[in-house]
Amino acid sequence: MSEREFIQINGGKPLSGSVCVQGSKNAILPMLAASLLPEKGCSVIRNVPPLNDILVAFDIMRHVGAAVDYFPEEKTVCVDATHLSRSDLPEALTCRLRASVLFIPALLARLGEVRLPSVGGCPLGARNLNYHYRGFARLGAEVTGGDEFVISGEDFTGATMYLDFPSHTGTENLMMAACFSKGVSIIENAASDPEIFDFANFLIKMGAKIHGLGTRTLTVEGVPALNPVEYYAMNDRLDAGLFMMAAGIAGGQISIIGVNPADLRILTEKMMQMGVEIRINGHVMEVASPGKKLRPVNVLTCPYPGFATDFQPAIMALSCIADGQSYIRERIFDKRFSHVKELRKLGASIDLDEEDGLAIVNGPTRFKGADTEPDNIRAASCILLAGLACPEKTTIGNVYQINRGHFDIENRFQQLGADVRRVKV
Ligand SMILES: CC(=O)N[C@H]1[C@@H](OP(=O)(O)OP(=O)(O)OC[C@H]2O[C@@H](n3ccc(=O)[nH]c3=O)[C@H](O)[C@@H]2O)O[C@H](CO)[C@@H](O)[C@@H]1O
Ligand SMILES: C=C(OP(=O)(O)O)C(=O)O
Repeated sequence: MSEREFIQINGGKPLSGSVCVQGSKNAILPMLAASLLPEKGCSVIRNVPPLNDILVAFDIMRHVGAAVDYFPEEKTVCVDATHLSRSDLPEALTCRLRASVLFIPALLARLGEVRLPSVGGCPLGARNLNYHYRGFARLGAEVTGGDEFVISGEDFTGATMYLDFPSHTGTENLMMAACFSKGVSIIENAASDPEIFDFANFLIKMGAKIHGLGTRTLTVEGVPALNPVEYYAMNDRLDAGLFMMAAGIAGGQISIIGVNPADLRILTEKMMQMGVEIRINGHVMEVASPGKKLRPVNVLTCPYPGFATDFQPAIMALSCIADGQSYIRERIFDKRFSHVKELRKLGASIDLDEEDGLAIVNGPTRFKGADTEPDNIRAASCILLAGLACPEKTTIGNVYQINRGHFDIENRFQQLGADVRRVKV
C-alpha cells in the first residue's frame, strides 16, 4: 500500500523565537531558465531552496541537455548549458510547472525552436499565455498553437510590446527574449514585482541592457551574447509574509530574519490595521499579536505594488479570527477561492460570490480541527495558518503543494514553538 503524507498541526500555541526567510522561488525560476542562454560556461545561483517547483525546473533543464549540479546544503546550483541538445519539453514535467513557459526564450535563442505542451501550476482559473506568444511573434518568432505550442525563429528584432495586463511571467519572458533581439524593445504596462527587478539584475549581470526597472515601461537593448554569472537570489517575500501572518494568527512574538520591508509594505499596512504589531529593524521584522481580538480588514488584490494575490488566501485565514466582517476581493485570477471550502471545514463562516470575486468573512471563528486537501500552494499556507489558531488537530493533505512553495516548513515552525509535524502513514 502506498504511503500517505500530511502536515499535522496541533494549534493554539503562541509563537516565539526567530526564523530565516528562504530564497525566492518566483525570482529563481526565471534565473534558472536564463542560465541556459550563455553558449558556454557555468552560471552559479545561490540562495536556492529545494522546493518541488525548483526541482522540476532542474529536470526540465537536464532534459534539454544542461548539466545541473545542485548542492542543497549550500542552497547553490551550478548550471552549464554548453551542450543543449533538445528543444521539446516533456509534458510529464511541464504539466507540473507553470514556469515551464519561461524556458521558451533561452531555447529559442540557442536552438531556434521550442515545443511546449500544456503547462501546470496552481489551478487559479484561466491562466492564458497569449501575451507571451503575441510578444514572441512581435519580436519575429513564428508561433503555432494546438495540442502543443511550437515557437521557432532565427533572427529577432526589437519591438514595442504592450501587455493588456501587467503579467508577471509575461514581463520576464519578453524581457528575456528582447535581450537577444536586435535593436531596442519597449515593454509597456510591464509588471513591476520585486522578483522581476531581481531577475532583471541577474540579466544585467549577464550583460543585458535593461532600463526602467521598477516602473511600468521597460526598455531593453539587444546584445550579441550573454555571459555566465554568479548571483545571490533575493529572499522570498511570500515566505516572509507567511511567517508575519503566522505571528498575527497564533499569537506571541517572533523575529523574521532576511526581509526587505519595502516589498511587504501593503501587507504590513493591512496587518497593522488589523491590530498586529510590526516593528521593522533593518532587514529583520518583529511581529507580535496584540493580545486582543484582531480588527476586520478590506482587501482588494492588485498587481504590484498593490495587495498581492498570493497573500489573499493567507489574509483570509487571519480575517477569520477578526472581530467582525472582512471583505476580500480577488481581481487577478478568476478562480482563486478554493481555500474557502477548506476554511469552512475548520468552521469558518464565509459568504462567497465567486462570479463577483468577493468573499465576506464573518468573524470571529473558533476553528475546529479537520482534515483538509488544499489544491495549491497559497491555499495550503492559508490552512496552515488557520491550523495554528485551532486548538484541535488539523491535517493538510496534498503536501506536494506546500513543498512547491515553502521549504522545511514543519521544522521552521517547530523552531518557533508550534506543533507542526510531517506525518507519513
Ligand atoms: C511563477 C510565478 O512567478 N508565478 C506568479 C505569477 O504567475 P503568472 O505570471 O502566471 O501570473 P500573471 O501575472 O501572468 O497573471 C495575471 C493575470 O493575467 C492573465 N494573463 C496573463 C498572461 C497572459 O498571457 N494572458 C493573460 O490573460 C492571467 O490569466 C491572470 O488573470 O504571477 C502571479 C500574479 O502575481 C502569482 O500569483 C504567481 O505566483
Ligand atoms: C501561483 C503560484 O505559482 P504558479 O504561478 O507557478 O502556479 C504561487 O507561487 O503561488
